[in-house]
Amino acid sequence: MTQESTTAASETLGFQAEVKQLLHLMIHSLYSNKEIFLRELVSNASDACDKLRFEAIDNPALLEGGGELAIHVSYDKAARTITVSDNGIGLTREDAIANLGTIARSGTREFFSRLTGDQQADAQLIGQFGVGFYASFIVASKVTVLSRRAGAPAGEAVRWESSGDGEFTIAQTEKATRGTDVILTLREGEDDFLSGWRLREILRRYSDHISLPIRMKKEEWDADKGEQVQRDEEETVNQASALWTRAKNEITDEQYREFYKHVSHDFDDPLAWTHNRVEGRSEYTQLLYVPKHAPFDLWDRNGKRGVKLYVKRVFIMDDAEQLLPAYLRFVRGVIDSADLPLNVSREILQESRDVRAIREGSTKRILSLLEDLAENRKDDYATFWSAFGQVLKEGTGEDATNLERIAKLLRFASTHTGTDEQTVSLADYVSRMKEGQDKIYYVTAETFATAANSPHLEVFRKKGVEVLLLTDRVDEWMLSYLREFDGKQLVSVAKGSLDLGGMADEQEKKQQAEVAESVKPLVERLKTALEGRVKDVRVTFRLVDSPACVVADEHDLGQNLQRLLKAAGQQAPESKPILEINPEHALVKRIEAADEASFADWSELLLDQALLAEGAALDDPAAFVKRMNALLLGGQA
Ligand SMILES: Nc1ncnc2c1ncn2[C@@H]1O[C@H](COP(=O)(O)OP(=O)(O)OP(=O)(O)O)[C@@H](O)[C@H]1O
Repeated sequence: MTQESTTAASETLGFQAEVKQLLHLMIHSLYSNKEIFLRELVSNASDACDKLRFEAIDNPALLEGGGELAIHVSYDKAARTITVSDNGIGLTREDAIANLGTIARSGTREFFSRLTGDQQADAQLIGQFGVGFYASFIVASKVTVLSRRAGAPAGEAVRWESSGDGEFTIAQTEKATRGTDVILTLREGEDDFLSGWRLREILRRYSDHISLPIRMKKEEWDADKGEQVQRDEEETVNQASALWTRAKNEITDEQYREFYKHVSHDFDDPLAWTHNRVEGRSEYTQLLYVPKHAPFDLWDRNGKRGVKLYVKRVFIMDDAEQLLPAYLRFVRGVIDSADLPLNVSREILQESRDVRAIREGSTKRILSLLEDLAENRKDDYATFWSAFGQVLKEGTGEDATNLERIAKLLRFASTHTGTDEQTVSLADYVSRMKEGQDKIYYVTAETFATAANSPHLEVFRKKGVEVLLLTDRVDEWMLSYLREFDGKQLVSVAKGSLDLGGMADEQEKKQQAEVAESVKPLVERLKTALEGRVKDVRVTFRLVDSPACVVADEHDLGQNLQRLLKAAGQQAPESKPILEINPEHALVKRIEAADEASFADWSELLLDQALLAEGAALDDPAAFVKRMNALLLGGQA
């Protein structure tokens, strides 16, 4: 932030560069949704009251003698202003500078890197990022914030003001009451917001779920003046009861959606929700949502996760991550416990038995919700899977208790569909298994193309056996926990010797044994030529079009996993691959006929191309090219 001018009374500061950019984008791309500014201000006012109530648990003096927490919305036609006031926690001078002049949120960099310059696409992204306080500038040419932090004397209030054009001024001021007034001076042409009817309509639509009363002055028709006039008396314009405490049948879908936007700061509707009151050993209410898209900080270790925790309707904390396992970190919503103490801390949450019960119960609810989507709303499940499938896969390792349920929810790409879309469930796979097939086959690789074109798949294609194509980073990790499904072992096509079990007939087996015997001398020569680079050389019948492939020994790490570990900077026990050759292939026959002088080069070439096909980077690619060129030209390397 750059300091541009200072006087004793007021100071002018520059917005952080990102704020300027965000404001500019927002004003242009969210204009068609401009009334949401009110929702955002009311949402902040409600959060500020929640925070005060929480701090007052330990420090009742902050309440300054009591008084009801409430939000007031008013307008002044002559001055062309709208004011949203709360008597919540308030802002200090430092808070105002930090919160109203910068964006200090995880995921910010990711957000800016995804902006395209296309207004519609960017509007969507801004919505996902969360617009908050800055939405005021869509309709206001000037925004003034008067605020006094709870507990601070009246003379130590702060006045923040900006026209949204790059800088703001900040000054000390007097404010008789605790909390914050946000005063918007409307832009030209926005006067239709200066109407009690219009403001009430917006508040009912977007903010009815707010649990505090939202108050406005009553109005009545003045026949003499020929217009609505405001009276001194106020009325509450929302239901003012916490949404999650209401009976399900009294809540409309619209109200559920708006509440989601309030708790999640998402602009978009949620994909699905589950709302339950749990009674018994542990008592709590949960209203949990699955969003439509991933937040910007899904992969950020310091990113926000978790749900809001309330205890007996008192807000305790945002992002209470102990209430759900990490693999459900995309879930948003509220859990309101009747058992936890009001002074519960994050440390206590970690230990608490009540929290464990809540976590187990909430996990089950979310899994049921996802099962319902997968069964009855397949398109929505596909949306869910593409946003959060990779996160859900972490559950295979994290949640042994629910492993079976999680496994059923997984979706993969496979040779059956042949596309990179992850749509095949393990149950689908099992239902298509061949007569005599007793295993679920998969191949892992870094890209879809490498997986789909892997030489290991050739015999499976020939026999019409489906293979799952796994290319997400988390897959190798997942597979170390997900060892079987429905009593069938999951087996890598690139590990161990291939045993297609009951699928090869006797005659085929006999014939293969004869061929294997006949190439024994070649196998021995290859072993000698490639000594040190391979663990073994053997004949395979898994190949059709390729001359050779590499496989990992049964108990060694797969080549793909070795590469991933290496890329992540981890020590991986290095195990050499096994080279398998296709005795029927013309190139293998050509090598068999090679003279002693060129045999070593042919062998190296065969191994290197098998490694390349499998997605490996060669240790010495230049030598490979040189050798290949020499052989192409018919000479020696
Ligand atoms: N009425 C208010 N009283 C006290 N603090 C406020 C008030 N309005 C805003 N703030 C402070 O300013 C911060 C920024 O608000 P803003 O609405 O931009 O973001 P947010 O609410 O944190 O998230 P989002 O942008 O996703 O809505 C808030 O987190 C809060 O600390």
